[in-house]
Amino acid sequence: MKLGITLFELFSETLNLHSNYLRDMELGCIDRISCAAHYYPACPEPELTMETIKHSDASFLTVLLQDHIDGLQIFHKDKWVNVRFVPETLVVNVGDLLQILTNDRFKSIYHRVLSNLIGPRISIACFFGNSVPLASKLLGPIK
Ligand SMILES: O=C(O)CCC(=O)C(=O)O
Ligand SMILES: [Fe+2]
Repeated sequence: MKLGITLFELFSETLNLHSNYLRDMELGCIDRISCAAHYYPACPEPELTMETIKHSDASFLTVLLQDHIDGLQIFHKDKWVNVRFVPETLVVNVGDLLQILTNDRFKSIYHRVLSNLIGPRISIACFFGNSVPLASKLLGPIK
């Protein structure tokens, strides 16, 4: 949660807004967190297997802890690019809601996970904000 607060402060400042701006919008960026723990078993024939479905995250931000087994890819400039494991780091993804709020200044990128011969691969995704409490709110770009 502390990391999320810091990230939202940094994103606000990057937008030339007060550091508490995103937090104070009361959209649930900080206090509505959900986590998904993923377990991808080793696959004896990855070339015959489909990857996870390509998607963008429906959150404001996603913080991802991945292990040393490669597999995560982002779609960048019409190509799939590997997100290599770097020890003691976290991957931060912009989600759809932050893209909407920032009028596409920050992009919610498509990503997927490939099957691997070696494994298992384990990752933990922490989603900041979700769309449920927003159902009754109209969300649009910050003025
Ligand atoms: O396992 C990963 O590296 C990515 C998981 C993911 O994209 C998600 O949970 O939305
Ligand atoms: Fe994702």
